[in-house]
Amino acid sequence: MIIGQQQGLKATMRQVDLVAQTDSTALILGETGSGKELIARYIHQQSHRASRNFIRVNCGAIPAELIDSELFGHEKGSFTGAATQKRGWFERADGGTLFLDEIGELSLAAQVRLLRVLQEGTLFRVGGEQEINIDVRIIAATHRNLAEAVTEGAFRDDLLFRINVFPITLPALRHRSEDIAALTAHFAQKASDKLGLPLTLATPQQIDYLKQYHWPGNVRELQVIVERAAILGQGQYLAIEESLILPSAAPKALSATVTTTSILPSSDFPTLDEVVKRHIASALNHCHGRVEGPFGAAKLLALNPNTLRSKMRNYGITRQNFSQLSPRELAD
Ligand SMILES: Nc1ncnc2c1ncn2[C@@H]1O[C@H](COP(=O)(O)OP(=O)(O)OP(=O)(O)O)[C@@H](O)[C@H]1O
Repeated sequence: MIIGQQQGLKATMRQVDLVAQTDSTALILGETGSGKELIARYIHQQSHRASRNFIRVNCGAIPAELIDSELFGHEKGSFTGAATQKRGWFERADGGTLFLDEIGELSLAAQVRLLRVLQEGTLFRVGGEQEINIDVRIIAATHRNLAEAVTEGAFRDDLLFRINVFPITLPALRHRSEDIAALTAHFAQKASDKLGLPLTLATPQQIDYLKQYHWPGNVRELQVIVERAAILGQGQYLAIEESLILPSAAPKALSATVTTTSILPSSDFPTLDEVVKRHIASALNHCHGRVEGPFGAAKLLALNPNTLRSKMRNYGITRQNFSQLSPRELAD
């Protein structure tokens, strides 16, 4: 079930529904945990291929020496270790959908092989002599910026052209905080079913609180936090509180300070002002430009928000430089 179809994902779902009706290649872009696989499965389920296989391949997890065999399959005895005949991804997905997750992680050699199959629509198993036709719909996903990867030489531009027919960008959870209440209720229900605990809902205060966090792990992180909160609350309440989210946050800001100050030779020793400025910048960076609230830099630095703002003015620091928040959120 996809939560947010009528809210934060409304515009995205319009594109998803359009592409689902066709047989076009789709490329799903979005941060980790934002729901790329969920959307890929939905596209498959809505398509005329729904009754056939949906095969997910994690492109980042395939050793280079196995790529041919994984893609094309192999015949028995075609290489040491090929004890039986094996069908590759394309054959297993035949008639259905092949979901190439984290396509940005494929090695360049693997990209060449993949492109060839996509272009030719046929393949030979490793060690095989029979040409096999394949009928597969491709959905690819990545959290990487593929255009940048092309510039860096890490991704082939011809493969990007091939898969970039219909790009769909999933917004990060911090940019669709209107979905947080429904997602929290959904995951609370799931946690109660899974753990056999009575269902407990989040209070409006807890939802407000969750809306202020920047969710680097997106929907997956929310799911984990709600499940943990259900266990800690023992089915009587959801134990959503600061300590659930912040412990991993605070040490990062601290360690950043330690590494910037500890190893400098004395002639390069930073002035106190420089250290303070860097420390404020590091806190703002960590809090995605947010100054106030439970996930704001002021809280992290144990300062009054107005004091922090005044220090930022003095040091010429603006929060926009650190923000991945939308202009609407920045105005908060
Ligand atoms: N809109 C949503 N409604 C309900 N559940 C969601 C939604 N988005 C994501 N989820 C859930 O969050 C978890 C993470 O989603 P998913 O695996 O699809 O993300 P992803 O972007 O593919 O992650 P990764 O980048 O790590 O591969 C899954 O359990 C998924 O079911």
